[in-house]
Amino acid sequence: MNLVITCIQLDIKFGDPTFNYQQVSHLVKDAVEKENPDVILLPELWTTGYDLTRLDEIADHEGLKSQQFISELAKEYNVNIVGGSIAKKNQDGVTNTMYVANRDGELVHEYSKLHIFKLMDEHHHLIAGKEKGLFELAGTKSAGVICYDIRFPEWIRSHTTRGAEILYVVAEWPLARLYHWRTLLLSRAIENQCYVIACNRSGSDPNNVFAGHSMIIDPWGEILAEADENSGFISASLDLQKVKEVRKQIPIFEDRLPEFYD
Ligand SMILES: O=C(O)CCC(=O)C(=O)O
Repeated sequence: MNLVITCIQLDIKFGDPTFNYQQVSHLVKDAVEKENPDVILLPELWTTGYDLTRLDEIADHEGLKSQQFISELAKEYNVNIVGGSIAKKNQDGVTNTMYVANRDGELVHEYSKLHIFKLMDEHHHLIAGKEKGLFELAGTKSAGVICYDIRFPEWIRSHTTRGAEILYVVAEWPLARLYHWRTLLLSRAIENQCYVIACNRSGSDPNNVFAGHSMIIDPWGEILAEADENSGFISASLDLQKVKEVRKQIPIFEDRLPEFYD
């Protein structure tokens, strides 16, 4: 089975959800017309950016608006959407939450970032999620991964041992650590023998310049598409048979010895 995937690498307007919903709505339409994808991926916290001190005011209450927005777009354009992540507010606090909708506009998964990134002050404003990132989309077992999560190979592995063949990574990764971004993504693809689809943002905010360099990597570690630092789309066609071939050629999932790993 082949799947065409498009990452929308965009510049997020700091603290302005109204503007950002509108721009994403236009970009999804444009991506569907130009790239005809099966799946679209958005970056991390695309409604608010990292305007963390104003989350009380601008986070989405129970994530209701974002759920509806992503579901309606998916249905209108008949495309699966891995909706990056948004700031979701509930009575316990604010989570950094991904919504996934299928072509029929049905919400198939919700995942909130597990690992809180202190270097960007997340521990003062965000709380960690409680669920795994596993879901099935376009007939393929997949997992959602949010930014700093890619530094935790054991977390990612707990998804690929449960069958994930595609990792959807969404991020606001700073340019200062571009080398880490590229190296970690390539490593997660090679060590898990899976596709890695990674959508970062472009542009800057008052605290950071972001790296862009969204990437689509195959299970052998070949880069199928990579953006530069500017806004735009990257797309690639994934051949899911390749996951099985690579896992057969070097059978790391059979050769693991987890009883020695603690
Ligand atoms: O791990 C890093 O260097 C960047 C992580 C990050 O920017 C985030 O989790 O938002």
